Amino acid sequence: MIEFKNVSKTFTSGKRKVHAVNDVSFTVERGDIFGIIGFSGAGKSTLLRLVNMLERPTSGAVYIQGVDISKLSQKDLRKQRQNIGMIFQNFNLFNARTVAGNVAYPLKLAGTPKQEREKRVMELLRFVGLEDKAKDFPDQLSGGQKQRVGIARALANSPDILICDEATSALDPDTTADILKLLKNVNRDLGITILLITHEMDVIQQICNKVAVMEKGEVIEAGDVFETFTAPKHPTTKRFVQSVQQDLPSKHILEKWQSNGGETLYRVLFKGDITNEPILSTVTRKYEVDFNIVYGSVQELQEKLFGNLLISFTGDKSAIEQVLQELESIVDIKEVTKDESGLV
Ligand SMILES: Nc1ncnc2c1ncn2[C@@H]1O[C@H](COP(=O)(O)OP(=O)(O)OP(=O)(O)O)[C@@H](O)[C@H]1O
Repeated sequence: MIEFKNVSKTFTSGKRKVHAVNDVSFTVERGDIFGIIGFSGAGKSTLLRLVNMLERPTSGAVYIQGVDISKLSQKDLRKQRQNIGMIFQNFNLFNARTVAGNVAYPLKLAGTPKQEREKRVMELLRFVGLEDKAKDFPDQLSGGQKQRVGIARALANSPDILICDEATSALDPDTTADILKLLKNVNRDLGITILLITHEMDVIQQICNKVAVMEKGEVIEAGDVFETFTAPKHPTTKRFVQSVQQDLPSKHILEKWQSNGGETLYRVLFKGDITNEPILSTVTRKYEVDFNIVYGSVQELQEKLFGNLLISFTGDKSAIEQVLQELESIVDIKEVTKDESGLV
């Protein structure tokens, strides 16, 4: 649906060159909610601006539905832009226009007749839950309501793609959750592909099925959200995942554990449906070994379960070895290294 093929964008100011986007290749499939995450300056906004042709690539190409958008005529480009809705962190509403006037604006630009326009505006306001606010002005609305207007406006011309530029960064956590739910409905009920940028892993966790992690203009890791969360590879991806999944207790707790004679700690990762089975108790009972859950969480991700537990074993040394061997064939289990725990 959207394909980035070796895309680079370099800005030159005087003698300085900034490689804002550097040889980026990935594909957003139809129906995806695709999140791009990165710290400030990673190149996320530039990448979005390349999709709606506010910037042109220095090299490489962006294809939308198989068409290299840099090769479009002005007329086709205008048409293509109508096919891409966009929402913004600061909503970008016209304060002098009513809510209905804001939503009607892109329809007016597209030459939609007045009667049809009015019908469509009410349909859109109903969809975003603001049918009673049609005559209000933006400054009479809360942040969440403003973003709902932004979403209604972005959907006015029935686009195939919705681009979200930090759409929830200015909102509180409850309002963020409501807006993300609405975006999920946009994706599921209207079949619209969503490409979003964010610096919050929470947003990726809540609604995306795919993710690309950007750093210094490059995509350092990309793929399925469940896989990325459960087995992040790059250190920056690990940092983002840790920002929403505390996978180790504080050093203070670990030191206490150690000074109380704590045994070796193991990290066990359960993925998918396997959490339904009492694996730990079945295997440890078989070898008469006891286990102790020291720390952990079980989360839902992409409608699958992901358990991340720190456990220790007590019992006969060779029996523990057998338990570990058997568990290794069923789940992902690894000793927590000193590097990881920070303990000496
Ligand atoms: N028009 C421009 N001229 C020169 N440099 C630019 C321009 N636009 C972006 N940059 C630079 O490109 C790099 C990437 O910027 P970009 O805004 O794409 O990052 P970002 O990940 O969206 O960051 P943020 O989350 O802070 O918005 C930065 O170093 C930025 O200063």
